Amino acid sequence: MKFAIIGAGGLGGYFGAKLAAAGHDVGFVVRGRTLGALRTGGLHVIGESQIDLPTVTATDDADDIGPVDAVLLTVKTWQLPEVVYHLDRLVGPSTLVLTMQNGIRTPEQVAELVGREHVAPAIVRVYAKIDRPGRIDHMGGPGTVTTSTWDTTGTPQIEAVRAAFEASGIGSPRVDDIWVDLWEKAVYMIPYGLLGALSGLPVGGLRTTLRAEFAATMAEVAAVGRARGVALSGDVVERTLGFADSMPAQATSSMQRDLLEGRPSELEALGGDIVRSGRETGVPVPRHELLYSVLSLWEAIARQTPGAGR
Ligand SMILES: NC(=O)C1=CN([C@@H]2O[C@H](COP(=O)(O)OP(=O)(O)OC[C@H]3O[C@@H](n4cnc5c(N)ncnc54)[C@H](OP(=O)(O)O)[C@@H]3O)[C@@H](O)[C@H]2O)C=CC1
Ligand SMILES: CC(C)(CO)C(=O)C(=O)O
Repeated sequence: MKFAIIGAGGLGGYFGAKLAAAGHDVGFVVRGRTLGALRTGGLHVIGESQIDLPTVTATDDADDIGPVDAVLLTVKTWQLPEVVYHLDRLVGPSTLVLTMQNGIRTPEQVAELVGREHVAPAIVRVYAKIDRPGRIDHMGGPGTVTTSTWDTTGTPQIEAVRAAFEASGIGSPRVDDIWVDLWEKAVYMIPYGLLGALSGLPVGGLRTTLRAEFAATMAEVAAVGRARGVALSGDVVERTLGFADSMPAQATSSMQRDLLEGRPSELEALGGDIVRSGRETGVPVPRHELLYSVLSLWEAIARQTPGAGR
């Protein structure tokens, strides 16, 4: 299949490398130092996976790639407005755009740009980060991507993407309702990012020292999801805690790392959207209100003193 990967960071570099190593036609849309690194040294994955691709196709202009079967959209949520030009050039009549970001609104945001018929919400469970441009550290996790059409039916295109993933060593289990899966991930990721950033604790600390708070914060996300009509199961918090229990104790989330290291973060798309969604649906989310306001203050301070972190 022909894939375009927008961004070659933790997610784009890892999944793009897996697909390219399996022989798919993969073009990376990147910029700056990443473009130079991919063109001169290729793409490499270290850590739990070892992949060395001495040459890869990389460009900073999606016009060089043209319409593809599937786009893996792997920039951060706040970087989405910057890639509209590329999406326009990569999306043809039957292209799927996999929205791989954390966040409850990304599929809607991308649908406003390309139309719902092209959006395949994609839920990703992996730990990966940039070691340096062109070199991705795969730290672990299940390494899966679930995806489907907007109305959660399977189409031949979706099945082809899932088959390409599976054949490349990327688990892509079929799910009954992609929106349930998206919110289940949110129940995990949002409290993990927010509480992890505030406390500085990796998942091992959140699930022990802060277990009750972790669970209560998860319950707020689940309540908002249900109020939005998502059929989350009654035991979602218990199961999510069980999943957290199975993760490596030292693992941190991408938003937590960004906030702690003073980089722009996805606080708005995670904490901010739960607070706004809570207000819209009338669901009280006091923990998110507090976490979001404190962390917003940090971000504002970090913006004034770049690199200051916490
Ligand atoms: N990392 C993880 O383990 C997981 C991440 N996620 C989600 O995936 C998304 C991506 O996260 P992650 O991979 O960690 O982020 P990274 O910051 O590692 O990667 C994003 C990449 O996108 C590139 N990029 C941004 N804007 C452009 C542009 N206009 N043109 C070309 N390239 C661009 C960035 O390049 P540059 O350096 O030039 O800015 C960067 O390399 C987030 O929403 C995150 O929440 C979900 C599950 C797991
Ligand atoms: C928590 C985790 C690793 C789960 O895949 C994630 O989504 C992230 O770090 O952004």
